[in-house]
Amino acid sequence: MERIETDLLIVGAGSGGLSVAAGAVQMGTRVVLVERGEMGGDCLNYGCVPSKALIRSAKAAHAMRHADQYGIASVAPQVDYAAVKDHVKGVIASIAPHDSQERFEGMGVRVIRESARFVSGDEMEAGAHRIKARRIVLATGSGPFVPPIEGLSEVPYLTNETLWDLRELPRHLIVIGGGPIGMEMAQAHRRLGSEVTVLEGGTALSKDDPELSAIALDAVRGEGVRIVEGAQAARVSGTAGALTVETDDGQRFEGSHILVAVGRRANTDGLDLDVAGIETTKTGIKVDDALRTTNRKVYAIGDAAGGLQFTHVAGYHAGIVVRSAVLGLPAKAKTDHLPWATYLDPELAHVGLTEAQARERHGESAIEIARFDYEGNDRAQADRLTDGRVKVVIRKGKPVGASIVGHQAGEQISLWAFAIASGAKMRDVSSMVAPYPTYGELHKRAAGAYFSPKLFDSAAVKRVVRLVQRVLP
Ligand SMILES: Cc1cc2nc3c(=O)[nH]c(=O)nc-3n(C[C@H](O)[C@H](O)[C@H](O)COP(=O)(O)OP(=O)(O)OC[C@H]3O[C@@H](n4cnc5c(N)ncnc54)[C@H](O)[C@@H]3O)c2cc1C
Ligand SMILES: NC(=O)c1ccc[n+]([C@@H]2O[C@H](COP(=O)([O-])OP(=O)(O)OC[C@H]3O[C@@H](n4cnc5c(N)ncnc54)[C@H](O)[C@@H]3O)[C@@H](O)[C@H]2O)c1
Repeated sequence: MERIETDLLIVGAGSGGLSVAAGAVQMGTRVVLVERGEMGGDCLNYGCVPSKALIRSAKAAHAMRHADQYGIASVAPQVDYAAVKDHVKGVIASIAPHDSQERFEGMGVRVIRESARFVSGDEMEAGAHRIKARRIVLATGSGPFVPPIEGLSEVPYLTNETLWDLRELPRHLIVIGGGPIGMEMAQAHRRLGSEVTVLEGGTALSKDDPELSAIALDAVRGEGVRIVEGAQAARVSGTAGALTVETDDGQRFEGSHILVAVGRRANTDGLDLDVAGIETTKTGIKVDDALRTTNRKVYAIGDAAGGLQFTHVAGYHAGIVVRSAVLGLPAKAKTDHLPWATYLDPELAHVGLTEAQARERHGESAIEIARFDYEGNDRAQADRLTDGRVKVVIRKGKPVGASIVGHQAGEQISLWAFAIASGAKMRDVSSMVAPYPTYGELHKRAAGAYFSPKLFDSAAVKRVVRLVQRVLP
């Protein structure tokens, strides 16, 4: 057994762990990083990167089918699903060097490719190594939650970990779960040529503002994806290629493949958290707002901490931990300025409070709403991508939340993320000049929609203007 003493031990080389490692080592901390699987974690290997690469292929197929709207003959795309998967693997391979063991060792990080578990409050074992650390960061991520659906374990089913190895296009994909994973993969597979049915126990995309998610869901339905809400999968039967899912109200759905996308489970098994006095909650490792666990020397970040589960949130958490564990400065994780996007077409993005959350937190009358539809944006008209809306939730003249559905919503939401993070006012957004014709103008127009009734429907403004006009030379 090799004994190692270090300043910082990080478990998990995914989005969160790698960011902590890079920040800490470059500031002079001695860092040991333990990873039991692929460097890069879920995002690179089984999550964001492969899903967005697959969505890109699906977009190409969709564009070929609908080129006629731009005066170019539409064609039925010849989809080679195996080649699409090669493209997906190629994208992963092109990003992998950035997250690689070699790169991190080059920075001075000691990388150990083993599974880590606690042996005391400040020591972990990983293979033939016993590592004692002044601070430990658990960045162990999450895996697909596989629900106890009767018969599921007896049939072949896909998850976000196995989907990327499938080489034949599913004839009919049944997606269990209408969250972001389920909906992104449903639309992508429909565009690549599969028949697709989504079974959602509650409401699809329920974490987003329903006014905006309805627009995205209508578009996805319009492309032929069958989305059945209130359909809780209860039983599964059949054999490979001929599977049946029965819902708890007795409806039966037949398909060739099943994708299980009903949420995530934090990776805590095998860490022996109890040995180190670390408690868990229903969703992950229990942390305070400085991301410290119930063991003061141990932090938990990213998906393992059970809050918002996104790569950029893991990266944000990493910054908090570097500040606290490396620089010894106070640092608190907030959530009100953290955006997310779901990469449907049209995209759906959000930051801050939804309308319902804002009204509940601040009272009905304290909240104002401004909207601007893509139809009024000339670039969206030129692109014929007019299906969309910007909706801003405002309190005392400041944006406290924003949602966008439409082309590039994921890119566009950054403006509101910046506005909310920096405490900007609606006045600041309205004074911005965006180049014409761009989607960026949407935001100025949304801010304009907030001020228009105040300016144009006000008797006081009209009185002042009449007075000014009388005295102007
Ligand atoms: C299909 C899909 C699509 C997604 N798309 C997006 C997206 O578009 N945008 C976005 O922001 N987010 C997306 N996400 C979410 C994103 O992937 C996660 O939020 C992010 O990967 C979390 O980073 P992390 O560092 O917490 O965990 P991970 O990246 O999962 O890394 C954790 C690492 O810890 C390792 N590990 C676990 N236990 C141990 C142990 N005991 N010892 C050693 N190593 C261990 C694991 O092997 C893993 O490599 C998506 C997720 C999925 C599944
Ligand atoms: N674009 C992105 O950023 C992106 C993309 C994919 C995933 N993610 C991350 O991954 C997380 C997990 O995504 P997800 O879609 O797996 O989970 P989710 O929890 O967001 O959605 C799961 C859905 O499955 C439904 N469900 C649960 N049990 C069911 C059953 N038996 N039958 C039918 N429906 C059932 C739930 O009602 C819920 O709507 C997301 O919350 C997000 O943090 C992000």
